[in-house]
Amino acid sequence: MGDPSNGSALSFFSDKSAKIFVAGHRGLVGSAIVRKLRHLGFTNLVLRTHLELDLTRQNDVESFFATEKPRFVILAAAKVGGIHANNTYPADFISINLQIQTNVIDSSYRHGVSKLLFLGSSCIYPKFAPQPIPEDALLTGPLEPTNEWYAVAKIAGIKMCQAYRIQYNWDAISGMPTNLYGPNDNFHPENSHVLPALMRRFHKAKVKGAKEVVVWGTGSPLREFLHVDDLADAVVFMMESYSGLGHMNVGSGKEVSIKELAELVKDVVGFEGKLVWDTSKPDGTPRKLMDSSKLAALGWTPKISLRDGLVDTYKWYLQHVEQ
Ligand SMILES: NC(=O)C1=CN([C@@H]2O[C@H](COP(=O)(O)OP(=O)(O)OC[C@H]3O[C@@H](n4cnc5c(N)ncnc54)[C@H](OP(=O)(O)O)[C@@H]3O)[C@@H](O)[C@H]2O)C=CC1
Ligand SMILES: C[C@H]1O[C@H](OP(=O)(O)OP(=O)(O)OC[C@H]2O[C@@H](n3cnc4c(=O)[nH]c(N)nc43)[C@H](O)[C@@H]2O)[C@@H](O)[C@@H](O)C1=O
Repeated sequence: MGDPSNGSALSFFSDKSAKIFVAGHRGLVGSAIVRKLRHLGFTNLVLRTHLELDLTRQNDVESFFATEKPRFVILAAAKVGGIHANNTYPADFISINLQIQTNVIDSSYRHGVSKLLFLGSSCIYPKFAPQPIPEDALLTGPLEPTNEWYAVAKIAGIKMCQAYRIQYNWDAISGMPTNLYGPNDNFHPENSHVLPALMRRFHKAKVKGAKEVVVWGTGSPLREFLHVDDLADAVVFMMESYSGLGHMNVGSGKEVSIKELAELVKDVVGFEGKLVWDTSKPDGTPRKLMDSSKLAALGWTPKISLRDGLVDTYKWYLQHVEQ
């Protein structure tokens, strides 16, 4: 067995015709990764919609890998949602995510994929982790109850990548993004994350001339937001420059309270009424700022400010969702 923390000998950027399977290519993250890869000149992307290939079906995933034999895999397919969806559908969040990631990671290894990147989330860390949260805070305390089912699946994904690296010396890495937003986000009124939910609610209220908008919780929780184009940049950076046992945090390093976020979204959208706080809704984890210094030390930093990212996302929303 080789040293599991060794760097990969294979350069991701050296062959732009290498076959890459981006799982979940129509989602927020997958679509940004596809945009980035195409922009960089990659020409051989293998893409399947959920309908064409249900990644929870082990036999179908096996046949797909046996036929397509991709060289690289970026796993951005998952059951994803905000605090309400996570809290309401715990069985879906644990079972669908365990199935997708187990099928894709195992088939990738057995069908000769050279390198795989698995995406987790900042919710893997304990509810009261030290701030900013270093990678080694994993499994040091109890999880936030609103998303523990999803978090347990994501932790299993990290551990599966580590186990395959240790046992088979296989190049599987994991990235843990903070809260993301951008084009192709999910704008569902209840099941989405806070940023798209508020953008939609403020927009509808502005159009209707409503006097107030309801925002969930107390407004005091702190969150770190990263534009999905920055995340896609980090993903290709890690495919090229990182190969190791440990998972890697990917954040912006900047946090805002939900109240500050709501004021910012309200301003970008141009809603002029007032905010009303529905404190019967859960706040979730009080704070989850990640320590992304490990990735920064390798040479990656984010570029898009929250205000610029919001302006860009609202433009996209008006062109694609409100049409
Ligand atoms: N959004 C965020 O704030 C964050 C996301 N992440 C991680 O990034 C990754 C992508 O998330 P995001 O892009 O936001 O999620 P989206 O919900 O936007 O996209 C998920 C994608 O997965 C696909 N998918 C879901 N189930 C299946 C299935 N059974 N078979 C095949 N494809 C399936 C969906 O296809 P279809 O649309 O056809 O159903 C969709 O393309 C996830 O691993 C998530 O944990 C991490 C941190 C924060
Ligand atoms: C990325 C991350 O996303 C999830 O965690 P979360 O950060 O708690 O997610 P959220 O975006 O849904 O909420 C953030 C905060 O915002 C408040 N809030 C106000 N008003 C609305 C609102 O209208 N919708 C939502 N969803 N939240 C609202 C809400 O009450 C909370 O205090 C995980 O389940 C898990 O999926 C995960 O990994």
